[in-house]
Amino acid sequence: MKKIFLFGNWKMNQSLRATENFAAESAAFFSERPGLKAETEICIFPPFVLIPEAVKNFTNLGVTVGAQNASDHGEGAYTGEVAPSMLKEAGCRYVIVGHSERRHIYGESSELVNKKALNCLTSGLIPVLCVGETLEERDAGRTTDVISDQLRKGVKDFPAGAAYVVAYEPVWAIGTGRAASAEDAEKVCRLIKDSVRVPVLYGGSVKPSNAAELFSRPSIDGGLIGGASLKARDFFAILKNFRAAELEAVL
Ligand SMILES: O=C(CO)COP(=O)(O)O
Repeated sequence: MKKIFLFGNWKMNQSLRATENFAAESAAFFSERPGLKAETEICIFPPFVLIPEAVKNFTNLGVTVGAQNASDHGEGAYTGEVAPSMLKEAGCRYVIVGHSERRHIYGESSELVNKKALNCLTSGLIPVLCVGETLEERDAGRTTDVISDQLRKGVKDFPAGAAYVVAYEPVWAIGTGRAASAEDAEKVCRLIKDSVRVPVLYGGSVKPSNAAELFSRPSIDGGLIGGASLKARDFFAILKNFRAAELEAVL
């Protein structure tokens, strides 16, 4: 059985009630399918204000909690920012850094992403470094260059043996319903894995119907899932379908 990472990025969605419902539905889903969580690292990334509620509801389900962003500074006079030490204290294990929505909507550079990632490592959090090319860059044949550059700058000065995860999220596949083909995703994830040797996830329109093909590729260690992570049944159907296909493949 392949170990996989099933990460759900809620982005700016959900509520206190939705968080509770998600936990209740998750508990029901797994009580009907004992064993399905084996060899799976599951993490939900809610908006900051829902983190305490998520930690309270998810911890005994074996689901960890992460944050979608963190400050490049420690505690201090930085209005609107949240320090990694606070996220750690709140019970987070992972922090997404460099999501394309932050790079493109909020203008975050690879240098800033790197500072955030280093700050997370210092606080004992595991950064999930997102990299991905735009459609324009892909059409210009620049995917490899863009990914290599984001990766090199993103992990600059990481201490040897630092624990982190990379998520390959082609910008043109995010929220479009058009996932990368398993071949293309595998190619880019292989490139990443050859250079950094950490878990590499694929993100961009992952859903129950395409997860098995994507996650069965040798260089893809799971998914960072947006839209399909908002409902527990959809999210865990991704895992269920992958494990069913995996089982079929060995029979
Ligand atoms: O951006 C993503 C996860 O971080 C992917 O979002 P979708 O799964 O909605 O395409």
